[in-house]
Amino acid sequence: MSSINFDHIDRAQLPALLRAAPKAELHMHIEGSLEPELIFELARRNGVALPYADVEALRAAYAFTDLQSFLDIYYAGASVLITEADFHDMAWAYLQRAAADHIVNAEIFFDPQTHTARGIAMGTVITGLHSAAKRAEKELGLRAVLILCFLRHLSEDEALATLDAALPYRELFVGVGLDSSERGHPPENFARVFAKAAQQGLHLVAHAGEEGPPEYIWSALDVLKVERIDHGVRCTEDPALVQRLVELQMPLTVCPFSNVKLCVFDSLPRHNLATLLDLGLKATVNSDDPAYFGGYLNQNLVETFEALPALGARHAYQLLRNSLEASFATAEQKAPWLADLDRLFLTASVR
Ligand code: HPA
Ligand SMILES: [Zn+2]
Repeated sequence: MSSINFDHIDRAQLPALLRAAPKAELHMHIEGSLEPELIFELARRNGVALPYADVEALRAAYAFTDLQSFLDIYYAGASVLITEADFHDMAWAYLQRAAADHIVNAEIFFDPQTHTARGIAMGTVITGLHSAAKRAEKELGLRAVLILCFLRHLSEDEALATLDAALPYRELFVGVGLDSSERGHPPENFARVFAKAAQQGLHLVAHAGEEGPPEYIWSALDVLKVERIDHGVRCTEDPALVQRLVELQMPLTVCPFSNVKLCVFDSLPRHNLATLLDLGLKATVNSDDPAYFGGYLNQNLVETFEALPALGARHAYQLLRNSLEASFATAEQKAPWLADLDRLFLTASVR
């Protein structure tokens, strides 16, 4: 195949290319895809009282100053999820939007402790989410898998109990992650539970370097032995860490809208995505909590490119390619996606 001539692709072509390209979403919390309309519908269905009068009042509360101010509302929103059907409906709504964004592979985070703490059974959570993932594979033709996240503001013993409770459903999820309040809760606190997950053949990822310091990225790598870093944008404060991440070609699942909404960066034009790519880091773009942060994956991509003039066709291709390569799909699954991506960019570069 002749090679893609990136200089022949105009910036004006990028929004359409970014939208149409096959892509993977690797950092999206399913509870963060719960739109206010669905929160109210599930609250009605389950007789759950909400401290907001209506959808508009709830949406008006989505003004965050940092990660914690978001998490407080995010955990409250998840309280409407009770039955297996609720978990299915939430995931199915996301997966239909994902397919519309040409996501061919979705690796979906879920927070079981948010639900088991309210008396919901682990099996209800996992089975409901998994049935939506299977339905998406059949009806939408996209690969969807689950990653179980431990809440880092809780203890490692609670994480170990959560993993034990999930092991009867081992075949229904592919990995474990670490999320919730980052500062003061370093990755090394979870060394034992990550080692136990690794023994089960589970993939390992962790949030690090979102609000927390570069040291948390080092310990996610060296202690937890993760395969991807979620966020990781603060790595640029430590040149030795950048060098290590580049050498490893360690994927960073960057979430631009999230970073702006949670005040990690003042605005989209100040985001460091272009710097990360130009340093040779294997960055990807993701939506994190799309119902709360103002948009799904394609909107994150298109608006980030609009905001950052330093990003061009080569960056667009690299980000999309990185997302497919960094996924936990098999080489056989990735091959046709990568071929489709190449074909799309090649066609756009011919003139
Ligand atoms: O961006 C996040 N960071 C940490 N925990 C989370 N849980 C949902 N989204 C996030
Ligand atoms: Zn996240």
